[in-house]
This record gives sequence, C-alpha cells and structure tokens, in this order.
Amino acid sequence: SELKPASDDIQVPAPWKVGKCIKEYCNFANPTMGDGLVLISTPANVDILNSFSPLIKSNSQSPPFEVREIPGKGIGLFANRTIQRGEIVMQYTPTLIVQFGPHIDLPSSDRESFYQDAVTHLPSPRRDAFMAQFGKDIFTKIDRNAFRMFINGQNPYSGHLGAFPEVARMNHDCRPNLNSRIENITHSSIAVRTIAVGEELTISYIDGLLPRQARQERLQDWGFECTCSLCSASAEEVEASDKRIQDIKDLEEEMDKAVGGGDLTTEMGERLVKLYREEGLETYIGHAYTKAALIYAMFGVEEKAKEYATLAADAMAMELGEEAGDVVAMRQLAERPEEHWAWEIRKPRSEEENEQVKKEQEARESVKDEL
Ligand SMILES: C[S@@+](CC[C@H](N)C(=O)[O-])C[C@H]1O[C@@H](n2cnc3c(N)ncnc32)[C@H](O)[C@@H]1O
Repeated sequence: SELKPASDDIQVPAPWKVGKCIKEYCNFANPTMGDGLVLISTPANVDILNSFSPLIKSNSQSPPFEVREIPGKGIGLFANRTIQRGEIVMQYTPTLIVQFGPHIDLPSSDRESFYQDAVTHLPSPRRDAFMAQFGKDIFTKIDRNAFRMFINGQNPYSGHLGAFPEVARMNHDCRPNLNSRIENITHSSIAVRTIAVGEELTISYIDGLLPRQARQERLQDWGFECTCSLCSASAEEVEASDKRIQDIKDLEEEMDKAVGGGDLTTEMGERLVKLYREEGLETYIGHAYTKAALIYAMFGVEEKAKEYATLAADAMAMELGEEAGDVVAMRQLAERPEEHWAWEIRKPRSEEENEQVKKEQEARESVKDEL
C-alpha cells in the first residue's frame, strides 16, 4: 500500500478538501469546523462529522489556568483562580482525528508520510499547536496525547483517536480534580471538586479504581512512571489507599449479592460513599451515590433515596452529561421515587403483613402435606 492522490469518486461537500489517500483511508480537511481540523478516515465518517455542526465552540479566552513547567513532568496546567465544582474548565474541538484502523494497521513508514500530509492541510495556528505536543514524531504525538472517541455511537468503524493539543497539556493524576467527556466531537473538562489557585489541573488517563501496582502497570503503556501525589506518597499511605480500594471492591460485591436476596442494609450504601470520599474518588463517586440511593429506595426511605439520587445525578452529569440514561434515571428517582422499579421492593413488612405471609405459607404447606 502506498500514498496516492484521492480518486475522482471521492467527493466531499465544500469546504471539505481531500488530501492524500492510502487503502480506504483519506485525509479530509475542514478549516471551518471547530478551529479547523483534519480527519483521517473513510468518507462515510465525513458525513457523520457534518451532521454534528454547529459544534460547541472552544473557549480559549481568559481561561482559569496557565501553563507552567514542572521538573520531571514537562509542562502542566495550573489554576489561576479558584475553580468551583461542576465548572467547565475548558472545552475544545479536535485538531486531528484518526480512525483506529490506519493508526494501528498501517506500516510505520507509510503511516508517518500519510500523517505528514494530513497536518499540511491544517490552518497554521492549529498545525503549530498540534506539533507543539510532546512526542518525537506525529505517530507518537497522537499515541501519547490523543483521546479515544466514537463518532457514531459505539459502532466499531467509528472508533477514532482525537488530538486536542490544549487538553493534552494536562498531566495524569490517580486522584484527578477534573473529569473529561466528549460530546459529538467536543471535549469538555469539568471540575469534580473545588480547585484552589495554584493547584495543578489533572485528569486520569486510566481506571483509577485499582491498587498502585496495577495503576503503574497500566501507565507503563503510556510510557511513564507515575509520580502523582498518591503514587509518591509514603508506604503507609499507599498501603491504606490500596486497602480502601480492596474494601470498596469487596463491599460492592457483597452488595450485588445481597440485592439478589441476601442481607442488604442501608448502612452498606453509607459505608460505600464514605470509602469513596476517604479515597478521594470524586471522579467516580456518582456510582457510590447511585448504589446508596437505590438501597434507600428499596427500603422505602424516601428522604434519603431522594437526597442520594440528586447527589448521584449531579455527580454523573459532570461525567456523562444531563442526557445520559443513568443521570435521567436518578433525576426520576429523586422526583418520583414511588414510580422507580426499586421502590419498596425490600421494605420491611408490618406485624400484620408478616402474619398474613405466614398464614399463606402454612396454607401452602398443608396443601403439600395433603398431596
Ligand atoms: C499528555 S502528555 C501531558 C503533558 C506533558 N507534561 C507535556 O509536557 O506535554 C503525557 C506525558 O506527560 C508526562 N506525565 C503525565 N502525567 C504524569 C505523571 N502523573 N507522572 C509523571 N509523568 C507524567 C509523561 O511524560 C507523559 O507521557
């Protein structure tokens, strides 16, 4: 396979332009979409991107952060004012999008010249921003900085990597202060807790609900040893954190079993929320609030079910957006608990009801005896 000009049957609507192609993939450039971007993909995905416009615009004016050098970590972003929980700290459209296929499958020499053609089609400020990313060549710049995104639901052919050069300046932290989400192709970073002036803005590159050793192994794939405050804490602190993570896993397993008919208590939900808080897992706490809300609903404890459902919806909306199914379900539980599937399914019965259930049981047994 070799790089070649696009054949005449590849047509895209203006202002899209087609660059070079290789196999079924081409470079498609659009200087007016977002801040200007290039898509390295198949023509069908150009149509999907077109259906997304107008896009949420990048908010590059007076951001609440500044860029600084950090010894041993390259550059990073730091808050230049207090940032409130739930605030959208930055929002950007991608500069380059590449389908998983060409990034993974093409021979490296063809791939690099294909990528070089792609960046020549970017408006020069975007090209400069892209090239300023860490990494020795274009492949590495994409590999070490881009975000996975699906531009057509979870359809496998829609799996792409999106390069957001401004977002890529953020370092990883195992207990980050920002959550990120991609809607259509716009990337948003949202504060999951209050961030003080001077604090570094961080996201997590991996699943943080893992013990230190497992997190370090995952980050090796990213090519670095993590020096975040949790990973470089004292041995005792790391041990306490690992134990809490194990406790969370054990408790969640116990709760899942108990929901199926075992010993479920509202205290389990409270304990789970407490563990997430103590471990600083703000980015995931929506899941703990959801479990607590459901248990309270099952026992028919209205006030607590509503309170935790609201906390769950607020937390998960930061991660998934207001329209996400889990968020909608928790808003409904908070508003009309009695309509929720979980409502009172585990409510303790009154003496009278217990008496009734016992009588029915005895009646069934006597029928069995007669048979
Ligand atoms: C997406 S970039 C982040 C910005 C980067 N600091 C820069 O100068 O462009 C990822 C790279 O930053 C560094 N990095 C990010 N998080 C780190 C962490 N927690 N500990 C050590 N290095 C980190 C690693 O070199 C990693 O490969």
